[in-house]
Amino acid sequence: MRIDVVASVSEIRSEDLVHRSAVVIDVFRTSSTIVTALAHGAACVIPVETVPQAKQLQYEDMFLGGERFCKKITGFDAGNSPLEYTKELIQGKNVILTTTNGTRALIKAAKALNVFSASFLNAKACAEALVHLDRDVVLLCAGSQDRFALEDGLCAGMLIDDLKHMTQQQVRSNDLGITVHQAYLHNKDQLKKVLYEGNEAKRLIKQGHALDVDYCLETNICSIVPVLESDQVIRPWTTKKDLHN
Ligand SMILES: O=C(O)[C@H](CS(=O)(=O)O)OP(=O)(O)O
Ligand SMILES: [Mg+2]
Repeated sequence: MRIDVVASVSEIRSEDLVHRSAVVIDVFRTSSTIVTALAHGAACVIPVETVPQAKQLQYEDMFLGGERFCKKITGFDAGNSPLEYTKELIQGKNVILTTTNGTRALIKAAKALNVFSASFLNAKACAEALVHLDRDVVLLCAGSQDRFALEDGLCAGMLIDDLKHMTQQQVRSNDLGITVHQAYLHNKDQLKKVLYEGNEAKRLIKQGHALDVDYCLETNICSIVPVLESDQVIRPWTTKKDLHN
């Protein structure tokens, strides 16, 4: 099994996606928000690139979520804090989401055979889905403002480690994959401490989102694997869904 890692949204190339499963990793905070929304009963999450697109898509009781410059967009129901996506607010709702990095990465990844959304919250469940599909994988770190982000890289390293333990096959990676895996192994016993040192964690804390940082760095508390389906809508993946591919 081949598992390559891409450092940021701007480095995603179509040829890296062909015949592969893609996993978009945006620990802070889009991937964590999507999995939390679905775990709390949202019917689906629709990732869109721009604010006007989000407003145009909204009708009836759809839930509008997203951020620009880390802040909730005026007129939206919620920002990009996973903690805002409570059962009470979103159960049964279709969530439209637009964020600076994460939703852009998901839209760019859509050429892959399957597109999953992963964070520390659901890493193991995501690795299980990838093993089940048994395809080569590309792990797309969303990063921040087109730059690599530590938390996405270490989450990719964790996924590679899980996959190495779960699959019977030999796992091969590109140089970035080898690097993040080694970095994960080196830091796995003090993951939260190391990740608090990252630029994005510091930036979010400075903006008043310390609770989000803490929550997004919890590992494997959720078994939902969000998948971007052919209608460009994200729903929970089940083993039945790969029959359509
Ligand atoms: O909401 C987030 O945490 C970030 C905001 S920012 O781009 O880092 O300012 O968005 P995301 O798309 O989840 O990286
Ligand atoms: Mg991010």
